Formats: sequence, C-alpha cells, structure tokens
Amino acid sequence: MDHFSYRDGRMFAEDVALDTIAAEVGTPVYVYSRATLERHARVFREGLSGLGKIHLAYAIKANPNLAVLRVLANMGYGADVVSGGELARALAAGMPAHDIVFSGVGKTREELAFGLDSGIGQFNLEHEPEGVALAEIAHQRGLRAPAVLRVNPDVDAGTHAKISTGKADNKFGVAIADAPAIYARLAALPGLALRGVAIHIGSQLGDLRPLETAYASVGRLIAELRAAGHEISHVDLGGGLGVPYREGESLPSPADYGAMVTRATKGWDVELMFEPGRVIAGNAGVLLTKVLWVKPGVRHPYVIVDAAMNDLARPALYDAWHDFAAVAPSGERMIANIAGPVCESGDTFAMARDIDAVGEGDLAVFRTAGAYGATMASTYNSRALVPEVLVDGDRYAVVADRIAAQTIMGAERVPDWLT
Ligand SMILES: Cc1ncc(COP(=O)(O)O)c(C=O)c1O
Ligand SMILES: N[C@@H](CCCC[NH3+])C(=O)O
Repeated sequence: MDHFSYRDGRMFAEDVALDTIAAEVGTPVYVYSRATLERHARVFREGLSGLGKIHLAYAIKANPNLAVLRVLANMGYGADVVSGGELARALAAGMPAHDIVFSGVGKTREELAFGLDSGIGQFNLEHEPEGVALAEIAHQRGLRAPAVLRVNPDVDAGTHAKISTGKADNKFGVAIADAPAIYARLAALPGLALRGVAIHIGSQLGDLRPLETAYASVGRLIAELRAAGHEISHVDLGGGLGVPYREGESLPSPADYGAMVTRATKGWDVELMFEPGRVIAGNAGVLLTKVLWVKPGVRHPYVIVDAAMNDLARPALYDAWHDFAAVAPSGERMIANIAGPVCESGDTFAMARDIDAVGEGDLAVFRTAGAYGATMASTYNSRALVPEVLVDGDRYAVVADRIAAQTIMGAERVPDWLT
C-alpha cells in the first residue's frame, strides 16, 4: 500500500492531506511517512530472514533526522555512521552504542576516540594507518576495539560513477589483494579485536550481479584469512540496494536480495551485518513544493517551483530523476521543464517532462525524496534550510524547523577591523 496516495483528488501522506501541511508549515518541506519507514524496515528484515543472526545498521547518511532514527531504533535497527556528528545523532536517537558501526574513509583520531568512549559495536577500518591509530587510542584506554577491515573488490557496481565505491580507483577500503597482509599486521595489534571484513560497492544498485561477484570475492578472502589462522566471525555486506524512482520501474526486492545473499554466503559461518540506507528511507518521503510561476521556454514552458537544488541536490549532482506529481491533479497533462529559483542552470529538476498540468500556486511533490534529500540540503543563494515533517496516521509533527536565512546570517560576523 502506498502511503502517499490520492483520496478524492488530493494527495495524502497517510491520513494527512498534503495541502494541510503546506498551509500550516509552508513550502518547500520534506514530508515523511512513519508507516512507510516501518514497512520498509520490516520488509528488508524479512528479506533476510533465512540468514540466522544478522545485524541491521541503518546507514543514517540517507536520512539522519532524529525522528526518523527513532522510528528505526524502535524497529530494532542500529546505525552505520560516518562521522562524529552522525554518531552523536544515533546516540541521541536512542540507538544502543553496541548496535552502531562506524564507517568512513576519513575518520579523525578524535572521532575514533569518540567512538571508543561511546562503546560502539564496530569500527569499519578503511586503511591500515587508521587501524594502527585506532589500536593506539584503544590501547591507551586499556581497550580492544572491535573492528573489521573494509575491502575494495574492484567491481563495477553499474551505478552512477559518483556513487560507485568498489572500483580499484575509488577511495574506499583496501585492495582485496592486499587485504591478507594488512589484516595480518592489524590483527597482531593489541588494541584491536579484528573480527572480519566489510564491503560496500555503491549505492542505487539496480542489478544484484555485481554485488554477488563482490560477495564471492569476500567468500574467497574469508577462506584465505581463516587458512592463515584468523578467526572471522563478522562480515558486513554494506548497503546499496536500489529503489524505483520512476513509476513502473522494477528493481530487485529485498526478498530477491536476501535470496542472493543466502546463496552467496552459504557456509560462511559468520554473523552478517547490513547497512541499508536508501531502501529504507527513499520512498518514505516526498519533497512538497509550490509552483511559483510558469514561464515560457523555447520548446517547453518552465515550471518554476519554490524548491531548488539547495533543497534536493540529486538532480543537479547526478542527473537523478524524481517523479513529479500534482497534489490536486486536474487530469490534464503538459510537457514542461521544471526548475527551481537558484541562479544556476543546473537547478533544473526535469526537462521536457510529461507531467500533471500545473499553474501558479499549485502544490506538487517530488517523489522518492526521503533518502539523500534533506540531509544534502544547503542554504545556497541564502535560501532557508528546508524543514521536515513526519506523518503518523492522522497526525504530523515538524521534526526539523525551517531555518531562515536571517538565522544563518546570525552565525556570521564582520570583524571590527573591517571598518
Ligand atoms: C559504507 C556505506 N554503507 C552504507 C551505505 C548506504 O547505501 P544505500 O543508501 O545505497 O543503501 C553507504 C552509501 O552508499 C555507504 O557508503
Ligand atoms: N548521495 C547519493 C548516495 C550516496 C551514497 C553514499 N555512500 C545519492 O543521493 O544518491
């Protein structure tokens, strides 16, 4: 069941009409559905139900809003974090420290110490010097840091180049061929409790084959590490499962993914960990916007909406497609370009798109905006930071305020020597 659907010609988020939210909170605004978040969390877990003991660490970079994290914490999810800021959020949302995994290619010593002092469950080491530093910091505290080594399997994930992470030339992990030697050196350090490996080859994957190839490499590595005498008890298979962005698009489901994982990890005898992000949050949110103007264009009119690339960066960054739908469609269609107010031609959400006909003042949504939406927002062009709303049945709450340009200006200073 879609939790963003029409009733009597108006779009609702669960049981709340989007025009009500627009009138009360203003636009642009992100709107999330709690029921959808919960459904996705449940379906992902069910997809992996044949695998025995698993750990689910929601990749909070996808949507780190505290209310969203609380929903997922209540569903038994831990967190995959990539900065001290994300770690602070996961803890603040009530995620138990031992359910938190710390990934990221540029963790600072301070962040490593923060993770240790918080008692997090696992560090995913991205390279040898990081492991050495973590071992030192842990040893000084009389601790052994639970850790796994992230390997780069040199697999083309078949997704957008900017969100591929598993090719040899990408910055993530250690080359899988170098992994046995690095693993052996790190495993010998007294401050580390090295217990396995991690992998993550990219995001928005629409084909499971690259993942299966990568997991097969991990399987061979596990055998090699065990043959060298290492105890391998944990393997983190990362995230990356894609979601449909276009109506009618069909992608592998969590159940398909689970079947592949079951096949690929047969006989591994480890606790598997997963870091889903987009598949949990992507289709649980829309960006609600208002049409400001409809302006003639050379081939098609420009629909200028009040959301812009600073609110939803994905189209400008990755040429990403987000379905656009009127909140109260008339039934008419139009071919139009859709753009925001920011002074860049890249601030264009769609060109020559067949959309619901809209005019000045109409409300519309960009769909599938729950992941990598608000979290990538900025205040470029001195625009406000976009607010977020969580709907739960017939109630809703503003879960992140709109931060006005004036408030942001309040953090700036003109030094007195600049008279
Ligand atoms: C290490 C790591 N884990 C998990 C994820 C989540 O990925 P996705 O949102 O595609 O599931 C990412 C982002 O791609 C990541 O870098
Ligand atoms: N920000 C990207 C995903 C990056 C995933 C981070 N590892 C997107 O919007 O699709």
